[in-house]
Amino acid sequence: MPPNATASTPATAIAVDDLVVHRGGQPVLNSVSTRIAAGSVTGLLGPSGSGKTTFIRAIVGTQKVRSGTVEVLGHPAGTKPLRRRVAYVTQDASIYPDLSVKANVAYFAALYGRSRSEAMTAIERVGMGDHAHKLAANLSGGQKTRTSLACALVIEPEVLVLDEPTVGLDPVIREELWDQFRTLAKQGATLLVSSHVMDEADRCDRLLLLREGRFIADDTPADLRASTGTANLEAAFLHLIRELEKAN
Ligand SMILES: Nc1ncnc2c1ncn2[C@@H]1O[C@H](COP(=O)(O)OP(=O)(O)OP(=O)(O)O)[C@@H](O)[C@H]1O
Repeated sequence: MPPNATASTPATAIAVDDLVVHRGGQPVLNSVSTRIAAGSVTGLLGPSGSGKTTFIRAIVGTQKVRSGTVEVLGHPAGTKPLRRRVAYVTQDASIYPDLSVKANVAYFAALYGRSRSEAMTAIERVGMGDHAHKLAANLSGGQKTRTSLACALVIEPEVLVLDEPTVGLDPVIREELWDQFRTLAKQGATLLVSSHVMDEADRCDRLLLLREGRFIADDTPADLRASTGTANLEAAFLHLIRELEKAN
């Protein structure tokens, strides 16, 4: 069995049905539904303000929902059985500025019963080995993001949710991180990764395209290109938007 999966890992890792969320009195998610398979990488794509972070918050259980259901690994989102099984890397790196990279990750490791050597392994995996002794306050934006990611990786979550993890990273590191995501999925973890960079979409098994609080596509990259008759995913997204505008 893959290291990240357990006997209780269901084939559908995340099930969302008719989810409605309002924020600031306005509808942000309008009855969205989807199934996310265990051991896969799903890309959550959409323009700024389309509701990606809100959807992610509903998955990790930090978002008040108006109606509908969100189940993760067979449990309602955000409930106790999921506490050690789901990790969330937010857009703003959530690390302690007055601690070193190593101390930050070791702290998370200790909280989840992992060793210091496992913390170092997670640091190496995100390419931060050479910066392990630096204070988090002195890191670049991308290095902070990678440190945050190491804090999530060290707990070996079954579900890893990442909100725009590659923003501000150079192409080499982005490539390496995507390789990491693919490896984790191969080991059985389920990843939901938001992005507004279309060239990353091809690295996903499945894509959720969000626009104005609705999914306008929930498909594999290949099927999305085929169904829209387009050569790349940016063109596919634009095609779908134009079709919708024509229909309205
Ligand atoms: N705390 C809040 N109160 C009121 N409205 C909010 C709040 N947070 C977000 N919104 C609104 O909800 C909508 C969706 O926001 P969300 O952050 O989910 O979008 P997003 O797709 O993640 O955007 P981005 O790519 O810019 O991060 C936006 O219109 C936003 O203005």
